[in-house]
Amino acid sequence: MIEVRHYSQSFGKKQVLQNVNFSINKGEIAGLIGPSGLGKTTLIKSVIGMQAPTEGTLHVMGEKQPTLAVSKDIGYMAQADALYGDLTPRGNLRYFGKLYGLKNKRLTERVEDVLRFTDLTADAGRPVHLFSGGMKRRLSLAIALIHEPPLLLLDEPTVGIDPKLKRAFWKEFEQLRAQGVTILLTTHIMDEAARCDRLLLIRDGRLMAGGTPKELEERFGSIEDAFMQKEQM
Ligand SMILES: Nc1ncnc2c1ncn2[C@@H]1O[C@H](COP(=O)(O)OP(=O)(O)OP(=O)(O)O)[C@@H](O)[C@H]1O
Repeated sequence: MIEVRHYSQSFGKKQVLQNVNFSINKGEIAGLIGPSGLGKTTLIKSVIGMQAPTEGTLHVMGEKQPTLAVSKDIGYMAQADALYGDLTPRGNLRYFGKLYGLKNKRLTERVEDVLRFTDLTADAGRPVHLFSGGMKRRLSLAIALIHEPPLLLLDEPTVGIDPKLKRAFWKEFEQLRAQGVTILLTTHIMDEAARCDRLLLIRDGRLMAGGTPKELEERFGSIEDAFMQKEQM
């Protein structure tokens, strides 16, 4: 689903990531973990094709990024909610759905499906600027799902939401995985990292370790210890 080879990314003279290599299989939930500001969002943006790598290659579903060929197959939930506050959730969803080429009955069906999926049906008629932070996160997830993409890229999807909603999100992620959807997410939350099929640990501009949560626990003692490790393996 995703194949990253010898990927490096610099901004001007600043090198953010260096020689990163990994691949992610269909139907996996992969978690990108690592300290703040060290390149997780940068890597996600390159996978989406929002920026070309300085070096190396990123292939998504066999297509070399950046390309428009796979943009409709990716659902992206950014760290900051990008929503139209004056519109209702239905208005937002219809707008983004149309951007992805949905129309008529299919568009209406998908809007109602994702509203149900994210438990927003009851609030679907209120303007979004009246929403709580958690409701906005739910709507952002609904937008990422509107076109039924086989690949979801979620940048800190559960930041700022309560434990109940976090649990509901994870139920949704696992349901999507069961349907064959691939998910790459970033997280700072250890119990969330533990629920991923595979973890990619970014440290000091490099992919320091990759493996199942169990493998990282065996190697470092715990996922938290893996996160704290200073030595490059
Ligand atoms: N377009 C850009 N131009 C210049 N610098 C950038 C650009 N995008 C990211 N950076 C820099 O790259 C570094 C990595 O940022 P990035 O947002 O990828 O980190 P992150 O690991 O996702 O952080 P967090 O966990 O806090 O979200 C930061 O120093 C950031 O300032």
